[in-house]
Amino acid sequence: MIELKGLQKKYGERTAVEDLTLTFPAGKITALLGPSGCGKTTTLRMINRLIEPTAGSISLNGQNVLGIRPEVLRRNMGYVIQRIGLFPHLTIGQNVATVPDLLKQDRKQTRQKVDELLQLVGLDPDLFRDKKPAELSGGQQQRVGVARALAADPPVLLMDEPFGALDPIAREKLQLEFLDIQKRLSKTIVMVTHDISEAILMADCIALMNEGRLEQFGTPDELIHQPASPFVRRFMGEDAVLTQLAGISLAELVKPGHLEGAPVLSSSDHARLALSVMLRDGVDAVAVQDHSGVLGVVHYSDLLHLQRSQK
Ligand SMILES: Nc1ncnc2c1ncn2[C@@H]1O[C@H](COP(=O)(O)OP(=O)(O)OP(=O)(O)O)[C@@H](O)[C@H]1O
Repeated sequence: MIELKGLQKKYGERTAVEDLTLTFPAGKITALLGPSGCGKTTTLRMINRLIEPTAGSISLNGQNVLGIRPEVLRRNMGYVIQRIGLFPHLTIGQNVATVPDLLKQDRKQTRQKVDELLQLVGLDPDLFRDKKPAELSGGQQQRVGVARALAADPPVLLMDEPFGALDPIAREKLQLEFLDIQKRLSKTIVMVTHDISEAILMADCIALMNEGRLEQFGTPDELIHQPASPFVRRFMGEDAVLTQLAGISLAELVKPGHLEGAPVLSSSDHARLALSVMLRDGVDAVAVQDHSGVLGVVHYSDLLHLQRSQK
């Protein structure tokens, strides 16, 4: 868990972040959301000490981050940025192995780990391990960046517009795959985005910022249905149809039925995720299950009907 208390950053006279107090829960994805220039990136970079705060404190599991040497801190915090910045002269395998190699970890184990990570992010190790970054598409490079950030198995991942440079289709695909990875790894993730739709699809919690201050912290559902200020209502309303879907769980929509081979989602997942999965897989229904087994199906037409009735 990461705690910010009274965090402030000034650039000369200009205040970029002001009196920011909030907790990023362990094992969850929290989105730092807000309009351009509201202080998201500055906040993220203060967490791994790429930027030093002017005032306030940051703690990681109770330990003051400002008392940890930056190199040690960054080993515990993977960092993924837009346009990932792979080393062009190194192979993909060597790029992923950067941190384990720096730490002089066993070469054979590292090699095995690199292959596992490439597999995890959807790149066949035999095809990609020895390629150079320039031979990969933007989306593939972004996957390598995620693999590299995971290589030291850090408990925390900081991500700054990680999918921002991708076209909408590649972006949505990688978002969903990343959610699958997170289901298995349960990292504590802080993700900067200005995209409401990305935040409600991916985040367990959203910290909505405005002009350096926190406007509201809560689940996507809380921000949508209980906005704390007119700013929150306006900001979240910009993507109204999709935000509505994020507020409805599949448990509320599921109808009895069975569909062989349909993608399976949990009854606690929301309708926005179901829509993304249908678009990704080119199917018009998903199966829904809870801990007791398959409950039934939700069809694309159910989602369309919802959108119409809520306009
Ligand atoms: N090195 C710097 N020197 C001076 N001002 C800066 C510096 N870095 C950021 N700022 C200012 O601080 C404010 C917050 O910037 P920040 O990059 O954190 O915003 P952001 O919410 O991440 O924006 P975006 O979504 O556009 O990246 C902005 O007004 C920006 O102009």
